[in-house]
Amino acid sequence: MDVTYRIEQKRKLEGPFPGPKSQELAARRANAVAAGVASTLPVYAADVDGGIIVDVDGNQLIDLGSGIAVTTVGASNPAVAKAVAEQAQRFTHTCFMVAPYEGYIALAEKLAAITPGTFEKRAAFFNSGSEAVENAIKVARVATGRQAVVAFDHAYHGRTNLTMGLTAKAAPYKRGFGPLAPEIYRMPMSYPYREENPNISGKEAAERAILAMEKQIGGDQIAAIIIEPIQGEGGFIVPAAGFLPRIAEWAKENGIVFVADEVQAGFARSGAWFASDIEEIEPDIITVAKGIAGGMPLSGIVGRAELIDAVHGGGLGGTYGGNPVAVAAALESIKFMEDQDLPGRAREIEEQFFARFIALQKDVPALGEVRGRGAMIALEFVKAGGKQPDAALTKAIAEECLAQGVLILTCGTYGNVVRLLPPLVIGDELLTDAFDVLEAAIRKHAA
Ligand SMILES: Cc1ncc(COP(=O)(O)O)c(CNCCCC(=O)O)c1O
Repeated sequence: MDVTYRIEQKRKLEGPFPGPKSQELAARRANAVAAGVASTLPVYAADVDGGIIVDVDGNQLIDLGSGIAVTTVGASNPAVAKAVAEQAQRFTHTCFMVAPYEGYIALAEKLAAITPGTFEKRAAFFNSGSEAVENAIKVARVATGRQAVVAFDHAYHGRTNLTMGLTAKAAPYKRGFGPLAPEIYRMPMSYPYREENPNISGKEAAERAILAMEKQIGGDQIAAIIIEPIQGEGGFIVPAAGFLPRIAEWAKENGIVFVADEVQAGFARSGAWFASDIEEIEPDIITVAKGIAGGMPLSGIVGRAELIDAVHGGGLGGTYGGNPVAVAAALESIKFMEDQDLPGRAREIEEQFFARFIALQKDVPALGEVRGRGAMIALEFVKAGGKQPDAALTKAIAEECLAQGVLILTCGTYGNVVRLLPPLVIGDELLTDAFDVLEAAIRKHAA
């Protein structure tokens, strides 16, 4: 990987944390920003480059969150920034439904080329991952004439009304926001670490879900099955081998649209272009967002032409969908991922992570599982001696890392998963420093 950095890639804590300028901003925020919008960091970003976030008081934190799997190519990638500036100087917006522009078409062509499946494809662009999921379900319902939608335990698909219904975890995403959309059915997931029968195969786990779908809904009533090939917010759960291919096969047998939600796992994050590639499945529709555009808000659906084109003219859209500046950023981000082989970089990070933390597991019984793919990797913490989730320990580890200048995100249905989502442009020296801090925090709190 040939990357140069604007900011020295070093962790540095200068003085009190949070410092005075962050504290001042926090006071202003309390009087202006909705209390419902939470932030992980108690400090405010002033500059970001490579694997470093510089806060307004000059502290330099190592970023293992990438803004929740978004700044894969970095948060100030020079090529992306140049493309954004050049496009903005021509036009920032026309609304593709009013005055269309080539970039949107070029990005649709690019997604058709890099996503799994050699069949004819179509794409449409939106702004958030939730919006992409909403539109994937709209397409599936029109294309099949059916209404039922299947999602899985531990799923996360967004915060809009429909996507809240598809999301499994109630707090903080769903509480009090009902009534939620009807015709959504939740099926058992393959969560190898938490299976009652540790020997259950992926195919057997799939048959478990298929039986439930047949008995609760009926295969001929289901418009779509939506699933994250690696579940993100639910805990970086990698289903057992064979689970996804069998679910996809059953969907095809029953005329059900199989939607892979790659909003978090997509675009090199998993060590492949898409996590579906690793599973050797060809989803009918893939939802994309996050890593696609180097931090600019952009999402989309891409999939089988005959399904997506079943929607009547004007049935898909939205004012900002496929904004030209975001599209320019996406085209440049994807080019950067190709030129720098970021899927390969993600696999290097995976290798370093597993070597380090599988070894640690021998000394730390509370480290229940080390899992993940590429640079979407995780540590599940449990109470020593069993599998009872330990959310308090997980929180203590993340807080310890933060106090040492390393930003760690947590996740999981039970709040007991440390997840790592480093920018793929992070250098090995900085990554090793972050792993050192994380290992020390685990040994300190979990020993
Ligand atoms: C698989 C998958 N599908 C859909 C979404 C939704 O994407 P939006 O861009 O946040 O709407 C996500 C967003 N995940 C992070 C949400 C964080 C939070 O809101 O607390 C995802 O991971």
